[in-house]
Amino acid sequence: MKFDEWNIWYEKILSDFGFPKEEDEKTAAILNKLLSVRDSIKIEDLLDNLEHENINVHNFHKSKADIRNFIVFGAGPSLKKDIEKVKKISNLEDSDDYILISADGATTALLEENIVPDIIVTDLDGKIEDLLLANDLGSLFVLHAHGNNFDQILKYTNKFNKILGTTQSKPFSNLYNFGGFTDGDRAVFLAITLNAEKIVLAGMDFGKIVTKYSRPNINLETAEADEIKQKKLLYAEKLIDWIKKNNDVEIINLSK
Ligand SMILES: Nc1ncnc2c1ncn2[C@@H]1O[C@H](COP(=O)(O)OP(=O)(O)OP(=O)(O)O)[C@@H](O)[C@H]1O
Ligand SMILES: Nc1nc2c(c(=O)[nH]1)N=C(CO)CN2
Ligand SMILES: [Mg+2]
Repeated sequence: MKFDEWNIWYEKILSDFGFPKEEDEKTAAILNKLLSVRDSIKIEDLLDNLEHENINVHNFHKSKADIRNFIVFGAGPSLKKDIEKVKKISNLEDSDDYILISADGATTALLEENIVPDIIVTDLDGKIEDLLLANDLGSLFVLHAHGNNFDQILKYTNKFNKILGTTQSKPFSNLYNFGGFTDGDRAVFLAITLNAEKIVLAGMDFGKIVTKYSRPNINLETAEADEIKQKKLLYAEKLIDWIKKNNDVEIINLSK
């Protein structure tokens, strides 16, 4: 999605949620500064920076740079059930190869199943120990700056090895904006930018129920989402509908 097109969504989101743009820009500036004094990954090199094996899920035949199939894992109530479906499909002898992208909190559920995501799209409010564990296991991080995560960006950015930085405001210097709002829909925009032909969505229920993977502090498996989270999920769903209408890509939602 071009920035001008995203900007129409972005201005609406800012006014709908009452987020100050300056706060987004302030966090973007710190993330950019942190990335300017170390290596960060450019989008052209992203696929070449993925670890070349994920034996738990799919048979490995090709270089990851040739793969055009993606699975995006969100933190909705169907996540565990959908992971089982993914395992069945991808262990078939003639299955396609997929690049696995987890949205933030979904990473915890994947690690529980001994699956290491190739890419993690996060604003760093998933379970931080699990994000750090995935880092040690080779996942690449698409780290997102916004007005509500300045402290996490400052504290944790340098703990990750492979980073591509994103902002939701105007992209500049080391930071990209591929479009998208929540971690899950931004993962789908990333796959589109990487020329996806097929995107399978797992745990992307949207709706009104969140899981312990999305809200690590609830002591239940699932709970009703608060009003703001419900509104965020509505945007996520609408943005993915926009992708379906505006791109030549097959999108299969396992949760529906
Ligand atoms: N029912 C659902 N509950 C939670 N996440 C969902 C659901 N359906 C889809 N998702 C996707 O899973 C992603 C990962 O969830 P998580 O709550 O960790 O993300 P988040 O974007 O950081 O949200 P928040 O800003 O509320 O913390 C979400 O960004 C969202 O796109
Ligand atoms: N300023 C601000 N930006 C966001 C926020 C948020 O809470 N505040 N939450 C998001 C969903 O993951 C994405 N962007
Ligand atoms: Mg998050």
